[in-house]
Amino acid sequence: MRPPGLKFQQFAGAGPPRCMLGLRALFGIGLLVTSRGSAVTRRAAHTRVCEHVYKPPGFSSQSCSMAQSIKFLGQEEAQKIDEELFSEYSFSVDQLMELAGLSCATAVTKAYPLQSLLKSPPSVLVICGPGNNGGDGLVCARHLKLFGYDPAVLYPKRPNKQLFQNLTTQCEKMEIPLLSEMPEADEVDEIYNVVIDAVFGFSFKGAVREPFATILSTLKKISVPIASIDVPSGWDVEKGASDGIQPDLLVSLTAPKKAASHFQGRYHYLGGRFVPPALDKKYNLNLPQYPGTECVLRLA
Ligand SMILES: NC(=O)C1=CN([C@@H]2O[C@H](COP(=O)(O)OP(=O)(O)OC[C@H]3O[C@@H](n4cnc5c(N)ncnc54)[C@H](O)[C@@H]3O)[C@@H](O)[C@H]2O)[C@H](O)CC1
Ligand SMILES: [K+]
Repeated sequence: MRPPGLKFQQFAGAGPPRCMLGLRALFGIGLLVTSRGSAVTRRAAHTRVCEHVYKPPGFSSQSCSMAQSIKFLGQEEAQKIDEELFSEYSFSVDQLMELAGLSCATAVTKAYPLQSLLKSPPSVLVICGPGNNGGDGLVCARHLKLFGYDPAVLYPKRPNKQLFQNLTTQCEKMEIPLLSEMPEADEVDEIYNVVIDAVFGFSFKGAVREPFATILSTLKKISVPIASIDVPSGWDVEKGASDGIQPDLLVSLTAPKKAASHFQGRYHYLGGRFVPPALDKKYNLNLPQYPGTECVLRLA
C-alpha cells in the first residue's frame, strides 16, 4: 500500500520554452494511445514524459529531493472541506465549479494538445452525471470549445436546479451538441479522441445505478483515453476499483482523494486553485505551489 500522501516535485518559474514543448510532443506527452496499455508500457511512457518535463535553470537532481507530501482525502473529509468552502468562506457553487471545470479543460489541453489528436475534427465526448461532478463536466466542455476542441455532451440525468439549467443553456448557445444516448464502444472509438468522465465525484456511494451502470460498462470497453474529473467514476472514493474504468488522465480537485493512489494512467494533475491558505493549513492538505498563474499542476 502506498502511504496516503504523494511526493511531488516543485518546478518554479514560467512555462516551458517552445522547443521544450516540441520535445514533449515528440516524446509522447500528447500522443493518443490506448488507455489500456500494459503497466510496463505505461511506466515507460511516464518515465519518458518526466525526462522532458520543464526544468528551470539551476534545476538539479537535488531539487528532486525537495519533495513534500500532499494529503489524500477520505470521502467525508472531502465533503467537509467542500461544505466549509461554501459556508465559512462564502463561495458559491458556480464560482468553484467554474474554476474546477477550467482546470479540467486546461489539463486536457496539456495531456492531449490539439496538434496531437488523431481524429479530425478534434472531437471530445463529455459524459456528465447528476451531481456537481457533472456540472464540472459542463463547464469543462464549454472551455474546451473555447480552446478549439469539438466537444459533445451526454447528460442523461439533469437535476432540476437553475445552476445546471444555466450550464446546459451555455453549452447549447456555444453549439455544443447534447447527445440523446450513449454511443456504443466502437462508435466512441471511431468518432472521439478523448472521453471526459464527469459522471461521479467524491459523493459517489454503493453500486452504480442506471443509466450510469451501462454507460460505465461501455467506457470499460473503449480504447480512446478517458480523462476523469476528480474521481474515476464507479470507483470507491477511498479504495478505488481494480475492475473499474482505467482513466489515462485524472484531474484531482482541491486535493487528491484516497482512490487516486490506485490511479495507473499517465497524467495526474491537481486543479481547483481556489483553496484559501487557512483551509489548507486547517486540514493539513500540504498543497503544492502552482507554477506562476497556472490553474493546474502536474503531480505525476
Ligand atoms: N471542493 C471541491 O473540490 C469542489 C468540487 N466540485 C465537484 O463536485 C464533486 C462532488 O459533487 P457532489 O454533487 O457532492 O457529488 P457527485 O457529483 O459525486 O455525485 C452525486 C450524485 O450522484 C448520485 N449518486 C451517488 N452514488 C450513486 C450511485 N451508486 N449510482 C447512481 N447515482 C449515484 C447522487 O444521487 C447525486 O445525484 C466533486 O467530486 C467535484 O467534481 C465542485 O464543482 C466545486 C468544488
Ligand atoms: K468523475
